[in-house]
Amino acid sequence: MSISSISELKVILVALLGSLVGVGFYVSRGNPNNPKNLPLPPGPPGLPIIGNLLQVPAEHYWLKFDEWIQEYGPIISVNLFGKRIVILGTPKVAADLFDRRSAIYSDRPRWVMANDILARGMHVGVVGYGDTHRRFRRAIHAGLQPKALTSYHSIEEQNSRIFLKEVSSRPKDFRNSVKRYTASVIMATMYGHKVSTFEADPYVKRIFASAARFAGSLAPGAFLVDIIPALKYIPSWFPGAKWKRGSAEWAKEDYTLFMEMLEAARTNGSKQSSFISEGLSNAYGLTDEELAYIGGTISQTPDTLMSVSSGFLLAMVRWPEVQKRAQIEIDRIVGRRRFPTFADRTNLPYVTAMVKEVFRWRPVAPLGVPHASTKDDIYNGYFIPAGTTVISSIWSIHRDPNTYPNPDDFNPDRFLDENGNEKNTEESKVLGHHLYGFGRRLCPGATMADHAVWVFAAHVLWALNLERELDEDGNEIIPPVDPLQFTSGGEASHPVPFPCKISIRPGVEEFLDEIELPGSPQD
Ligand code: HEM
Repeated sequence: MSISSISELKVILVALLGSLVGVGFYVSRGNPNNPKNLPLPPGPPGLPIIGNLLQVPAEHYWLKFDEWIQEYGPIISVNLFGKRIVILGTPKVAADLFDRRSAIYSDRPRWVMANDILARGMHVGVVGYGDTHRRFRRAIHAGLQPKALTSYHSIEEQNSRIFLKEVSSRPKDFRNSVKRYTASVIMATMYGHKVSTFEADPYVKRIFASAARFAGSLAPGAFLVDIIPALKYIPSWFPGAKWKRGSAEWAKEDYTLFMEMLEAARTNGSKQSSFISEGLSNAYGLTDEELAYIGGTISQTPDTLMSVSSGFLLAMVRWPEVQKRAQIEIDRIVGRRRFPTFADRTNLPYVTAMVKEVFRWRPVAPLGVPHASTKDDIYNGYFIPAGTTVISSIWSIHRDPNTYPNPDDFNPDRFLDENGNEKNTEESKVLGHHLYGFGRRLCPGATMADHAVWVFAAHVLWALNLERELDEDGNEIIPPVDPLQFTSGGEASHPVPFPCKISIRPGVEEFLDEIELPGSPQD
């Protein structure tokens, strides 16, 4: 939690305000929906007014929440400045509330900076549960239905091959090539736009910048206006309101970018149909501006894909035996005379299990995206009042020892049965993990993201060897993989840059020769 960015003065001010307006953390007695005066879920004791605020570190706060979950149980509550937060720590409690009681737990907390200011109320991921959310999701589902997803396969395969070609000529720059891959998949499917290179493309850098700003705005405590929403109304010339001018500038940049991309989709539509060009003709009952923001929201997802894809590369360098086993499976099924394709997937259970383990092992959104409740509720003897922010600690859920024994081990076999076939866990019949959240807010891009990462991994394993760099004494540098080696602060947690030696596997060169790199932004 980046509360450290709030000065002490602000902390005192907010604490005082909290007490003045009577922000109450403790469940008020006499609530007719809580006749037995049931308590909130348990949690660590805190100080008056500010509650547990000072116990929550500025970075990697999910690790502290996990400690509390281990101590107080699978459902806990914490008090931050009088704001009630309930945290769910096992697959079962998260599914009980978010899936089985989704009618109550599908709202979002109020994010003034992210929702009202940056997204102008048009970001489906942070907008409250209601009509706008339903309309936007309907449009998104139409663009991501199974037929559309199948039509995206050739784009994902082609861009995986471009990644191989690009990285083989500049292996040290692999991070930008991964960024290019993830951005080009999203830009081609959503806008019919072909990304040239990370550096030359007119949109990609702006998209990553916009995603970083947006994710940063969601970090708890990043902006005082999220604690005192009335600050939204102070004029931008007001002393101390520099944040307001800055955020207005960001909002304008996003608006310009999203509208420009919408226009590009309109122009590209005649040669290359895309989610947005279809949306323009079908309309889905949306205005152009709404469609532009739906596209803009989705255009921010390469950051999450980038984080997972880099996590995969890191895991391969750290656990060469897993890489070897996956390569043996690929070579046996695909052979060495063609690239892998989606058609191979059912015959590559180890590769699929390995991708699932990447998703589980270091979740890119360790706390998912917070939900909020809209009705008073009772669960397992605890009272959860309407308006509570409820967080699924994906970090803890993915380390639940009953579902994932020895959670620190990177072990794809946990997703396979004794015959080496894919198995489905009890809690998550299809995915085997909870990276994409829950219930009516479940990520609508889950299947597409899964495809994009799977086919990328299959191509990398088929074509490349990822090895450890050597230090000056010739010793292998084993990349550290502890949780602190992953970034913190916004929504997507990335591995910090790590050394990695990338080389082409024998016989691959001739296939790379046939791949054409996109020449210019207009290509
Ligand atoms: C590995 C990549 C991705 C990860 C880890 C991820 C994860 C998530 C998570 C955790 C949520 C919140 C779920 C909840 O509240 O319970 C979410 C929401 C969302 N995701 Fe993804 N996502 C990824 C890629 C994508 C892609 C590729 C798209 C679109 C093509 C997408 C579109 C969305 C949208 C529109 C929402 C908002 C849903 C809502 O609030 O109703 N995501 N995602």
